[in-house]
Amino acid sequence: MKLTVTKEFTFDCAHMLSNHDGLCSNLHGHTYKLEVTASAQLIKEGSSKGMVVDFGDLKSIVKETIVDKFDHSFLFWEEGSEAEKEIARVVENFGMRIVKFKERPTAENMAIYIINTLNENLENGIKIVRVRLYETPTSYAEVEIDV
Ligand SMILES: Nc1nc2c(c(=O)[nH]1)N=C([C@H](O)[C@H](O)COP(=O)(O)OP(=O)(O)OP(=O)(O)O)CN2
Ligand SMILES: [Zn+2]
Repeated sequence: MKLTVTKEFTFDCAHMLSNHDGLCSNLHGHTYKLEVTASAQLIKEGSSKGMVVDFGDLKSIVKETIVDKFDHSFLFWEEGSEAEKEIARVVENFGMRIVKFKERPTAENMAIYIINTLNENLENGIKIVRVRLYETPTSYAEVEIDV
């Protein structure tokens, strides 16, 4: 039997897809919807007895490592176009939020980063087994790992 719990989050980001053959090469933003699914053995004792992970604890870790980092920032690719890097410099020089990303900030790459980062920061046998990231109400990327 595999038990999972899922919690939803939202955050807002500006990004651009350098060299995209379409509108997404322009600076634009999304309200991302993030679904995070955790799996573990049921906790046997204490205040979280009978839970895979307390929704409150899951919320804290996702907020600290992902949402608070990305929210209201310009997420830019460190190897993107000169325009992308120059926009990031200007945004930073004006004291506004940027996040430097090693990969092109597609929904797929963001989902991979999110599941890896969360799993590096979790203890007690809890694993994030699925991340689904909506860029728009009709478009999402999903990454799953086997436990
Ligand atoms: N596989 C991917 N395709 C695209 C990505 C992505 O991350 N992965 N990103 C974009 C753009 O950043 C942007 O999200 C546009 O997405 P799209 O769904 O095409 O947006 P629309 O506003 O046209 O959505 P509708 O709901 O269809 O109006 C592009 N592609
Ligand atoms: Zn986009």
